[in-house]
Amino acid sequence: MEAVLSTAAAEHTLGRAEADGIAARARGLTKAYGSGETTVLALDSVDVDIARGRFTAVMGPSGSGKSTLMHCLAGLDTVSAGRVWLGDTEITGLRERDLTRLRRDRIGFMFQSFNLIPTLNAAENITLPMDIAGKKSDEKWLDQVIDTLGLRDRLKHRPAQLSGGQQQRVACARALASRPELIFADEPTGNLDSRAGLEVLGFLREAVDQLGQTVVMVTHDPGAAAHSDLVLFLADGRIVDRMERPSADAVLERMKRFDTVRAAVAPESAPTTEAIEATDSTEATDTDKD
Ligand SMILES: Nc1ncnc2c1ncn2[C@@H]1O[C@H](COP(=O)(O)OP(=O)(O)OP(=O)(O)O)[C@@H](O)[C@H]1O
Repeated sequence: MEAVLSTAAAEHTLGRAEADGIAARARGLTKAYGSGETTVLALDSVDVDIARGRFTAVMGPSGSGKSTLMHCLAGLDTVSAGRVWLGDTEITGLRERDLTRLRRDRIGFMFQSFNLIPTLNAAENITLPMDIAGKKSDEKWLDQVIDTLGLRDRLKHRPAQLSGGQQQRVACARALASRPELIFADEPTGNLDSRAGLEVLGFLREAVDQLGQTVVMVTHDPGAAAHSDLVLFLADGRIVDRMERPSADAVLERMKRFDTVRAAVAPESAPTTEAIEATDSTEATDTDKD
């Protein structure tokens, strides 16, 4: 089952069969920062399903809510209203201790800054989260991850002895090591040159295609988004469009329309959803291309 926008299906009870195809789900997900006149509505009643075994990219103008959506889906941030599930576990309302355990056991994270420990070698960095959790690694799986990522001959190197691309591959392996249900990647290519960035995207793609992982990636880069199966476009805290089998050109064209709206509405301020809707008759519809 694919990631879908809000539909009547949102009203369905979460059934077992449905849950099997959905790695994460949000209904009416709303996140406000601040209070009173300074309130910022970062997410405005978002409904989304993240399909298991697929690579989903999240794009949108700066401040549209991409990171907030990722943080709320990953249980890193509390929600103001709405509900979020990881698989068939509702995470909204979980106590912090349970959330921490759930994140540790079921989610992998990759951030722009790789957050590798400089005094540990690559192998130790890769297994660190599991070591902290006191979990034994599945050696067969770990071998597969290390070979898929081409890290076999780099395992004894410390981060400073690795290139940026290799460091990001270690971060990727660390995210995959515990075979999490879902991997969140926030601008995973942001600090890399284009070649290293392409490598990392290739590995995320392989993680999905060969290892059956589920990846959600926040990115500003249409070229990076083109490696995904599906792009969700956020604007003003809402998912306003989606694109299956994206190409870099198609994503770039879609992103340009946000700029056009922004310029037309108010040169110095963010676009409103109403403005986007007014100029975008295909709003919230598929822009599938063949
Ligand atoms: N901790 C916070 N306190 C107050 N406002 C916040 C906080 N975090 C995010 N926001 C606001 O929420 C909105 C969405 O922010 P978010 O970081 O999710 O956007 P984004 O699409 O990831 O942006 P960017 O592409 O610039 O990283 C923005 O207006 C932002 O200023």
